[in-house]
Amino acid sequence: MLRNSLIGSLRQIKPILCSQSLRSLSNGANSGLTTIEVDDKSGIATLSMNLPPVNTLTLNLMHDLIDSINQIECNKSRGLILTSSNDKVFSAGLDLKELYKPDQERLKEFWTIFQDLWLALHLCGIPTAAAINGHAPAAGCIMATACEYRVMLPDFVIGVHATRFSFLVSKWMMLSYQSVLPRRIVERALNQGKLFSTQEALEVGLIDEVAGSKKEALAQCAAFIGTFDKANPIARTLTKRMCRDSDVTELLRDRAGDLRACVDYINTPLFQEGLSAHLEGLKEKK
Ligand SMILES: CCCCCCCCCCC/C=C/C(=O)SCCNC(=O)CCNC(=O)[C@H](O)C(C)(C)COP(=O)(O)OP(=O)(O)OC[C@H]1O[C@@H](n2cnc3c(N)ncnc32)[C@H](O)[C@@H]1OP(=O)(O)O
Repeated sequence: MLRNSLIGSLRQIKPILCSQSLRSLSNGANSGLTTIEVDDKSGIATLSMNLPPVNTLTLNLMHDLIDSINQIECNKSRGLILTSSNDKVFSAGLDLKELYKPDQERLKEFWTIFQDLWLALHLCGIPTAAAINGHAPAAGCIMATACEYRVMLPDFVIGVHATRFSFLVSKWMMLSYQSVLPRRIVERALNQGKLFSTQEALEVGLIDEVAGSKKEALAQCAAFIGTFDKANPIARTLTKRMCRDSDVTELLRDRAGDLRACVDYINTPLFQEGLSAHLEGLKEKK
C-alpha cells in the first residue's frame, strides 16, 4: 500500500490514509511471525522476528514483516527498531529451501516479496534502527543495512557471504551494503564472501555501536531515534527519501528485469549445485 504510493512518486509525502488508532497494533491478517511492542513513553515500536529456529526469510515471514512495517508507520510511531526474538540469530537470510529446485511461480512470488521487503524498510518514513542480537548473514545483513542505524551484540557475524556458495547478489542489494560501507570494502567483502565478526563490523563501519545485552541494544537504538527529535518529521522523511532515491530507483526502474535475472540465475546448475553443497554443509554441522 505504502510502497505503491511511493512507486508513483518518491518525493511525495506518503498519503497516510491509515485509520487505526495509535497503539492498536494488532497483527491482523498476518501469520503471527512478528510481534510489535510500542513503548508508551517513547512511542518507539520494536518489531521482532519470531520464526524459529533461525528467522529464515520465508514468504510468510517477509509478508508479516511488510505488514508490520506498514502498521507501525500508519500508527505514527516515533521510530522502528528491528530485532529478533531468538537470542542467537537475528536472521539467517533468505530461506534456502525456497531456492532449491524451486517451483517457478512460487520463486517469482518469493523474489518479488523480498524486493517489497527491501523497499518497505528502505523507504520507511520514520527513523529505523536494527538491534542485531544474533548472527545476520546474507539477507539478514541486507535488512540491517536498509535501516538507518545498527547496534550489534558481541560474538556474532554479519555480512554477505553469497560467493562462498556460488550465489550472486542483485545490484540493489549491493547498493544497500554500499550505502553503509565504502565501495572498496564492499567490493572486497562481497568477492571474498566475508562474514564480519561484531568487532570487525564496528571497525569498518558496518555497525554503529556494540551493546552488552539486547536491552542495551534496544536502548541505544532508541537513543539514536531520539536524535531526530528536533527535525520536522515530514522534512525528515522527504530528506531520507531524497538521500535514498538513487538506490531505490535502481530497483524500481526495472523490477521485472531484476526478477527475470534472479530467476534465471537461480535455475542455473552453478547456483543449484552450490546451494545443494551449502545445504549439505548445514546438515553436516550437526
Ligand atoms: C543479476 C543476477 C542476480 C542473481 C541473484 C541470485 C539470487 C540468489 C540469492 C541472493 C543472495 C542470498 C541471500 C540469502 O540470504 S541466502 C541465505 C544465506 N544464509 C545462510 O547461508 C545462513 C545459513 N545458516 C547458518 O549459517 C546458520 O544456520 C546460522 C549461523 C544462521 C545459525 O546457526 P545455528 O547453529 O544456530 O543453527 P543451525 O545452523 O543448526 O540451523 C538451524 C536449522 O535451520 C536451518 N537453516 C539455517 N539457515 C537456513 C536458511 N538460510 N534457509 C533454510 N534453512 C536454514 C538449518 O539447516 C537447520 O535445519 P535443521 O534443524 O533441519 O537441520
